[in-house]
Amino acid sequence: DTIPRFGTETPHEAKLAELMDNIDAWGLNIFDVHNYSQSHSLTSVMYTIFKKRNLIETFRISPQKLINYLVTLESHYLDVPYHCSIHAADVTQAIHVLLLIPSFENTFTDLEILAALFAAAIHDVDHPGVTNQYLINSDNELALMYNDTSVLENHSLAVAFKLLQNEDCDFIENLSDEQRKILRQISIDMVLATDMSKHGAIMQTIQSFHQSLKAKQCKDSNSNSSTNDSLVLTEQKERVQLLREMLHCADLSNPTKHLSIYTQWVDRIMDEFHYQGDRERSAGMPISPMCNRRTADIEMAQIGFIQAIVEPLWQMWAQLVYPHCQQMLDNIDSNRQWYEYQISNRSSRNNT
Ligand SMILES: COc1ccc(/C=N/OC[C@H](O)CN2C[C@@H](C)O[C@@H](C)C2)cc1OC1CCCC1
Ligand SMILES: [Mg+2]
Ligand SMILES: [Zn+2]
Repeated sequence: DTIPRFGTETPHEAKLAELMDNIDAWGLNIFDVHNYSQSHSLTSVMYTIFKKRNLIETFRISPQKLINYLVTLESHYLDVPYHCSIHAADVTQAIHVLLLIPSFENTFTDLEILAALFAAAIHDVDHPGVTNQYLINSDNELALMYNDTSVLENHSLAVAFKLLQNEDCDFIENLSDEQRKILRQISIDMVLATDMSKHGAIMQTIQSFHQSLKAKQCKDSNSNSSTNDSLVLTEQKERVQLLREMLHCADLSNPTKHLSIYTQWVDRIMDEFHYQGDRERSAGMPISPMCNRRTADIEMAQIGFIQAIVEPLWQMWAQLVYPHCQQMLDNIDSNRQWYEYQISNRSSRNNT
């Protein structure tokens, strides 16, 4: 039986086709994709990107096995407000767009691109909608299993690779042993780097790492080749470091999107944090930061998130690929201003 155009059967194929015309754009509305793909945004986004990047031919992937894997992976994302399959689809599409930046035209091998997209798709699978700290504080089985270390990230990796052992889901069966080893190595590295407790370490190294890359890029531009814009990294280690940063950026990209998309993600993360806070409160545990719905200041928390985490990270990234990520910085700025305006409005409302 033939495979549907976007990997999943949907009565809205024409509308989905219209949306998928924007698969290369930062402005793609992933919530519309989810609705018109019958809640298969992760499957349809990944399948469309794989076809567009010719990865199915390059790695002799069985389309049916790819679909089997993606549908199974998608079904292992839980129905939690934020860390659900739409977030995985969102991050996957984001990393696809970041990989399209001209600076990376000649940077990554096909295998590294395959690994990066795979890592994005799997990075939060089976996420229970609570933080690592909550799992540790509540003596959860997962914290016991992973010795309190990057518990959620280790768990998502283990689940994703377990699903791959399923004969009719093994879409990488035609990769050589060496290629499978590299794909596994890069995916593990990238997903473990999405643990927010690693954010500080990434910010420590990003400055000097990017300066060294820019220095090399300048040398290339003397060769007045058309690709003087592109970053050439001879070491796989350096390319993986760049991919690690790229997935972290994609994971923290909500404030870089149009306000109408960003605010939907804010609602979802706050639902998830407040539900965790409810569980902590009823268990007599201390309530985690930003998880208490009774004292929440959502606008202030987002301004803090943007100023402390998202803007500094994206400024480093935008500097490396200048002028290609200006839209992200502009959206961060206008979104922060919008939240500041909400706060100023709120105080004047109280004065009336
Ligand atoms: C759109 O807004 C967001 C989008 C993603 C995220 C992702 N967070 O990472 C997931 C982990 O849970 C990380 N932290 C949990 C927290 C309780 O403690 C931190 C030390 C670790 C957060 C967002 O806003 C948050 C921050 C400010 C208001 C809520
Ligand atoms: Mg995560
Ligand atoms: Zn994530």
